[in-house]
Amino acid sequence: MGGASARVPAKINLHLGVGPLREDGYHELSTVFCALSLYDDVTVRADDYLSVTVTGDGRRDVPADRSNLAARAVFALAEYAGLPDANVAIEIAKQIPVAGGMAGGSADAAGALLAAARLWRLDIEREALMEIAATLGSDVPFALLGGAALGTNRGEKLLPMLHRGELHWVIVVAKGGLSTPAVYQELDRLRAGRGEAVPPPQRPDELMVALASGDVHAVAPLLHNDLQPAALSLQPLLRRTLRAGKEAGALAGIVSGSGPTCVFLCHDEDASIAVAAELSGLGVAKAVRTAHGPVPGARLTPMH
Ligand SMILES: C[C@](O)(CO)[C@H](O)COP(=O)(O)OP(=O)(O)OC[C@H]1O[C@@H](n2ccc(N)nc2=O)[C@H](O)[C@@H]1O
Ligand SMILES: Nc1ncnc2c1ncn2[C@@H]1O[C@H](COP(=O)(O)OP(=O)(O)OP(=O)(O)O)[C@@H](O)[C@H]1O
Repeated sequence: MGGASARVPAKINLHLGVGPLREDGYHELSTVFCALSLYDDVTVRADDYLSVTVTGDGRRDVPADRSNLAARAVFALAEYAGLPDANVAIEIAKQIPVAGGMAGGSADAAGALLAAARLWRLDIEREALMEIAATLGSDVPFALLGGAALGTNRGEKLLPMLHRGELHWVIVVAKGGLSTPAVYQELDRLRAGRGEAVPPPQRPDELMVALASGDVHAVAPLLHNDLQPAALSLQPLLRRTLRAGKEAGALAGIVSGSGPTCVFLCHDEDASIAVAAELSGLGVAKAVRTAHGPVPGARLTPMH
């Protein structure tokens, strides 16, 4: 029986501006997404019933049933295409930390969409795929697009951004995970405590210019995450991680998305390897990795 595979990058948010809580339960965002060279591989094969197998880091924390985001993606695509069933065997090889704020589940959904569309030989337009992606989660469309992009609305509305060169990162995977809704809720709680009106998020023009210039020293001081205080409030030990990264020689460090993964921007690849080696020795994390980005989004690969 046939099959198809896709490889999908993790994301970080170089800027994450969060507006007030909306009536639909989401927050208005102005965010700069950046895809990193840390990948999940998703393979789908025709089968008599649906199954999900997960291998790699954090596999025990990923549901291996219909609630898996990749399975939900396959159902959504089958429904769109009017297929009678979505019976496929899905295999997910994870490198992206689970519940780490790097959109691992979203990556798997994007990979499942691409691979299943190939398996079923669907003649589906990119735009339709992006629309299905947005119904699965706010981060899923960017997993398909990749590169660097400005995200607005709840994060699913994308504008590709100009960028030059590669940025080199150290990724520090925390020992626990954080739930995305819980982190947004914590931000609302902290803001309510301050009693100030929350302004709409601003487009980060300065950062966009810096990315287009490819100057890492211009990008570093502009990294910003409105969710960071909320993630630090829920996991205070992350302060230590952020301090350690700076002391090890990173140009800047932030919590990635809803956390708890922390990412550190370094001068070049050699610097990222040196910072990673130093942080590995401190025992503050479950794992320390290096990666570069922006890299392209989800793409079909030869079968694994
Ligand atoms: C933190 C980020 O990763 C930054 O890119 C995303 O905003 C989260 O995207 P995601 O995990 O794809 O989130 P979704 O599955 O769409 O939403 C999960 C939950 O996160 C919260 N959420 C998400 C996106 C958004 N703009 N505002 C929110 O408040 C809501 O409570 C929502 O119910
Ligand atoms: N394919 C999947 N991979 C990882 N987690 C999944 C998947 N499908 C469902 N989940 C569930 O979603 C939860 C969030 O996992 P995920 O790795 O996507 O978090 P995240 O990277 O913090 O998300 P984001 O950055 O998009 O907010 C997990 O705790 C897991 O139970």
